[in-house]
Amino acid sequence: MPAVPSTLPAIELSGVGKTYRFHRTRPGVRGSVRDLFGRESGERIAVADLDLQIAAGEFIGLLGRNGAGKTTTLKMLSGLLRPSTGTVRVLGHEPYKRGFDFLRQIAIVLGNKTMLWWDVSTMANLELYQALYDLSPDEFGRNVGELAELLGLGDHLDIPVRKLSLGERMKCELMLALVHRPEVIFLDEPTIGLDVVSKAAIRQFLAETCAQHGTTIILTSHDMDDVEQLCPRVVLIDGGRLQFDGSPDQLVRSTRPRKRVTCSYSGPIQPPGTWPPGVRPIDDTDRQRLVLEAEREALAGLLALAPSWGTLIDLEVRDAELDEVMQAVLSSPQFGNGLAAGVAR
Ligand SMILES: Nc1ncnc2c1ncn2[C@@H]1O[C@H](COP(=O)(O)OP(=O)(O)OP(=O)(O)O)[C@@H](O)[C@H]1O
Repeated sequence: MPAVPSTLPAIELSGVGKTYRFHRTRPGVRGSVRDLFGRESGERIAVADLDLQIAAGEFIGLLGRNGAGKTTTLKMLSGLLRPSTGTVRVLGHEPYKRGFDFLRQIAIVLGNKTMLWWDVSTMANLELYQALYDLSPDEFGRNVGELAELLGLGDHLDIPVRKLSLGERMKCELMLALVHRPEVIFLDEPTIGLDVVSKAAIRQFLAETCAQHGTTIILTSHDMDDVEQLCPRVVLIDGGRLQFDGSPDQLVRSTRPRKRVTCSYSGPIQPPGTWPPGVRPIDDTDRQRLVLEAEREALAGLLALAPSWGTLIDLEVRDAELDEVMQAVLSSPQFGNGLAAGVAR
């Protein structure tokens, strides 16, 4: 897990909103002709009234369903977009001004877009960034050496980027983004499409980067394993509005307070005709295993009864998975109206 963060605020958003203005296109040939003489315009509120404070060294998971406003938020934080309302401050800078001092201290990695130049090697790409960021040969050599070792990339730096596998390319992408040792990193789906081994390597690298260098990291991901393993704090947005801000555990308990109990038996099971109050079966079709959901107050009674249903050989009690919680949260009709407001900061 990442190091304990310092208390210095690295990122502050207050009353931040972003409204996109766009032109609608009419369908068909007649529509295209009419468009020549005047197009209808539309507006979409992607982010609204977002307040957030993030301390230096924090590792934050920015969650939400498709179209919730995560990428728009990252783009405002990295200066790619100017907010329509409110103020964004990152390390004391207003990102949209794109000052060199600011750009020198941040990095953004978009999992579905490449920053690497395909026809040359990663090393050639890195040398370009060395010139761009004005890194001394010593600093460049040290950073490249460290990153290559952490990412296990030693053999791949001289191969043209287009010949790398997806996982290797993503590691090179990270190396390029981090070669100037930024203080703040914005990651948009960095493990998208990767196999389990590459995902694990990238997660370990990110955790070590945050821990060793005190880097502030904001991660968006639809992979709840990324979030569970890396982020002590999650921020959930929907319709561009803040819905929850707290730890993954708080999110799990606020939405799925029941415990999941799995009882394994060495032989046939004889479950009761009626389940005790506060207990319901999730899966009782297996001949040697029962999966139950129990309210916390019903847990002690359930654990006392479980041995009477067969020869009990194993018992597991746990909270719901974050994945399961996110599914429940995102499909809930209340979501978007402050579902988890009780634990929102
Ligand atoms: N350039 C644009 N013009 C108009 N609308 C846009 C533009 N970019 C994004 N949007 C809209 O703004 C909303 C938020 O988009 P955004 O990309 O921030 O969502 P997201 O949470 O990153 O989604 P995903 O998880 O699918 O990447 C969406 O409704 C999207 O259609």
